[in-house]
Amino acid sequence: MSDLEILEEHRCFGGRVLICRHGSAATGTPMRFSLFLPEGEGPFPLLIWLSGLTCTEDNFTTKAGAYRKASELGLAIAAPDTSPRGEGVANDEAYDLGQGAGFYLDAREAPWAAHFKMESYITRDLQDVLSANFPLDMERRGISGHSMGGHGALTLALKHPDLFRSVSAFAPIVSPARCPWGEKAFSAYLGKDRAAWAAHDAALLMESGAARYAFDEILIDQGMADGFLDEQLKPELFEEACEKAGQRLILRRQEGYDHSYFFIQSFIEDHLEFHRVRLS
Ligand SMILES: N[C@@H](CCC(=O)N[C@@H](CS)C(=O)NCC(=O)O)C(=O)O
Repeated sequence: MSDLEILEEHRCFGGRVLICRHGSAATGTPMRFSLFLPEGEGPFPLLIWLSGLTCTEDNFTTKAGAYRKASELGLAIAAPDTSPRGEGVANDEAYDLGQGAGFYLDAREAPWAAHFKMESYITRDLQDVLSANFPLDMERRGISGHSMGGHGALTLALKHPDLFRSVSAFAPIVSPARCPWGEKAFSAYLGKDRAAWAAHDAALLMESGAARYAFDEILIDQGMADGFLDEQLKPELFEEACEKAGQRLILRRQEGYDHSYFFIQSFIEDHLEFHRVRLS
């Protein structure tokens, strides 16, 4: 399945913002993503952005304020939806499970396993549709994200260092095996056996030596007025894991910033520059 459709196209800072839909073999559903393409012929280096709970492909596109800088840097940015969606797709009433809460892993448990294959979607189908249809240099890819998407960016980079040359995150869930959001989602998607969880937990992956020497530095921004900081995000767990593993981490604790896209738009340009340097 691929059949790319361009649903919207907007000129933006000399480049273009596209809203796209395509069929994914991994999820068995149509999936949407937004794509910023700078002005020119390319091929452009590419940043994949993964959003957090409740988000679609729209939140980053409309709220992060990233495209002026991306245009300046000649950096393309693709922001996919956060889960499969639709009437035939399992869901839950809670905002932190089911549609809008895919957690960037391949679910094993019913009823989720039928469509919730977000790791395969992001690492395979999304990459394929992007490389087949747009002037992108797939040798120069980075990944970033926010909250659940920060978890996605860190875990997918650590598990697939062949795909990504650079990784950063905003307020990531660094150890889902040790916080309520992650315990709930992993129990549902992966089952009760915690042994299977470690492969989807950035801090545990780092401690186990995943992707050793693949990334010169990892950049994380964390707002210190973030209401989810102590219970869900726990950046110190990733800091300790990086220290043990000998991974250089730039963890910036930003005083007064909360969990919102106002925080993201305040520091997104630093992240784009961080990636651009590593994608040259
Ligand atoms: N309080 C939120 C929790 C979800 C939340 O804060 N989501 C973050 C990511 S974890 C987000 O990006 N929300 C959408 C936005 O701010 O545009 C809710 O109940 O909807």
